[in-house]
Amino acid sequence: MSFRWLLLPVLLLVALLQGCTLSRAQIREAGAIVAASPGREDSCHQADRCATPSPLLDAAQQAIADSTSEHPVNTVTLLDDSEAALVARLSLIRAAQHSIDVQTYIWDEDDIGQLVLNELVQAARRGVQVRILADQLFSFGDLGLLDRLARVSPNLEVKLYNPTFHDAQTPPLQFAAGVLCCFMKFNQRMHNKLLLVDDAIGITGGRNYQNRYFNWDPDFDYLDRDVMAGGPVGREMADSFALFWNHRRSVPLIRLRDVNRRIRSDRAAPGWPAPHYTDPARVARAQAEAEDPDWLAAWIGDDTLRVSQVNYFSDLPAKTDEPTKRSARELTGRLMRMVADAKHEVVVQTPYLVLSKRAQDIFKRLHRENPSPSIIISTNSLAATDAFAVYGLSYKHRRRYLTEYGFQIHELKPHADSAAEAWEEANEDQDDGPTGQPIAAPGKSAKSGKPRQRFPGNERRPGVFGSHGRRNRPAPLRSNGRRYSLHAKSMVVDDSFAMVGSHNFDPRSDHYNTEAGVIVYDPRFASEVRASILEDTLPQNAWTIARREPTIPVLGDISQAIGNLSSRLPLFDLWPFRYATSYEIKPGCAPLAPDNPKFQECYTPVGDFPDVAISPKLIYTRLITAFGAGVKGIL
Ligand SMILES: O=P(O)(O)OC[C@H](O)CO
Repeated sequence: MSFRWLLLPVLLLVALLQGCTLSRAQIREAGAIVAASPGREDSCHQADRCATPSPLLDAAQQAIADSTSEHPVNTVTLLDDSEAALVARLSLIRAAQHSIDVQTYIWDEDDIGQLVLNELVQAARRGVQVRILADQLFSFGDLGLLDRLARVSPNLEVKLYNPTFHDAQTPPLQFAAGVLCCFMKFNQRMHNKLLLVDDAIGITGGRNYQNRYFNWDPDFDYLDRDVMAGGPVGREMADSFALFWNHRRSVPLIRLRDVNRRIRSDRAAPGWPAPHYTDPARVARAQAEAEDPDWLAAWIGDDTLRVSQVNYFSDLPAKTDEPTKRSARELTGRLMRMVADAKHEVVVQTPYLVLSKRAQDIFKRLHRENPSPSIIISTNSLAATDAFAVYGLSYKHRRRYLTEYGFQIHELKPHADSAAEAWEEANEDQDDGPTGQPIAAPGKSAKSGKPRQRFPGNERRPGVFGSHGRRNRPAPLRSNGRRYSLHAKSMVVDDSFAMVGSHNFDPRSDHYNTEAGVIVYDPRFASEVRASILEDTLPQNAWTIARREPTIPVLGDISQAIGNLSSRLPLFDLWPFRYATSYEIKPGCAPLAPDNPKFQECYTPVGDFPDVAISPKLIYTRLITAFGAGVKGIL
């Protein structure tokens, strides 16, 4: 069958899918059912909304009180530690007296997803105004849950961002139709993360609401980073949230076709059942810590800095509609300027080392300066990443990264010590976990009734490669054990300022997704972030990427020259022998930069894809390196 015949039914389906919007009467009917649902009364009638005091919120409010327009005072706390990142959220939610605004890209229904959602519902029931804005593609897949959320309290509002076909759920056919019919719209995701309490203090960074962002997944977890910022910066967060909340792409639940239908067909109120946690003891521990002033002081409060200039930046939903509008790409523009102005050092941590054209130009120019700033990059190895298609392209450009931009690249190992220690801390009381093999999850598949299989990782990038299925799981390894992947996105420039946020510094973040983050102009904070990133580049945590030493003198040089030519071809890059490879430090040596003359003495090459087992995934990665140049812009 020719492509034309395949395309026709899809286009017809798209027309059908777009055509069936809800009538006003259906929206009104669902609204009336929601309003009439029993059990929506507030549980607290006190002025303070029965809030639990939090020293974190108190510190932010004190900063606001101490601020003048000329001399703002803000609090900032680096939340590298996953347990502190969770407990800070719980403490703030419980302390809220007026409002809680939450923005996220992924909201799962595992323990973390249920815990945070349940805390927000309880806050709404106390009388706090709670607004949740989640990107539609990977959040709240369960219509029953959305039905319950729509009805649970008049103080809780939920909207989903950018549903392509006015539905909360995206079955595979809709996914394909979205790619084919309206790629620009479908491909723009709201990648912002924010939890803002009483417009005074907020948390932003890389973490979504899913176990693996908090070290609660037994077999695959992310090294991630958030920042908590309080004071006048809270106002900037509130303004950004309002822009998204009021945008036409943010759709209330009763205006989504599938949720609306569900509400109208399910007239008996579903209520709000207690969550079913797979590990209730771990949940109880986090909740107890959130109410323990000593724990909060020791793990969070003592690390809080009072600083002057802190800004929250976010791109706007108009980023894809009006790409030339400067304010629509606010965070992206700021980051580019931060790098362009660097004098002696840029330290970048990103899971995906693929650069936009603008970023490439900036790094090329920096490398030509005399003296040129050092550029230190912490990113994923193929063994660690769950986005292997992106890795295929990053691998393709290694020569350019090393020679034209002067990057010092460190790729995270899948069993990095730093990540394993973080996991142990977050799971102090747990039994030792599985071995990296797929494990059966509690619960059964609604469709087949068979036990659900869990697999490490799942690439969450909409686009030509889709979002489901085996293709998107990380590559099988030769080694066993719990796996870690880098998900933190941060940058430090010249030891003087730092950004922690959702921006991956890749073309998707530059051109499509909306991103958000905090820039802190303070050397103490910059040095904390720098130290945290550099720890992930240490030999026990990462392989170093450096030029491959030719083993056969003349043939090696010829191979390098062909490889160079091949990597510059616009479409295909077929030469299999690459310019650079991964290195492991030798025992007794201290870490060295790859341009150090003693580097080859102290490091041993360990192959291009250390620890990755020979598998279709490895072949796929090589194919993307060879033929994937054309899709770089959308990855
Ligand atoms: O892995 P994430 O959460 O940074 O998502 C990356 C993608 O660009 C989202 O579209």
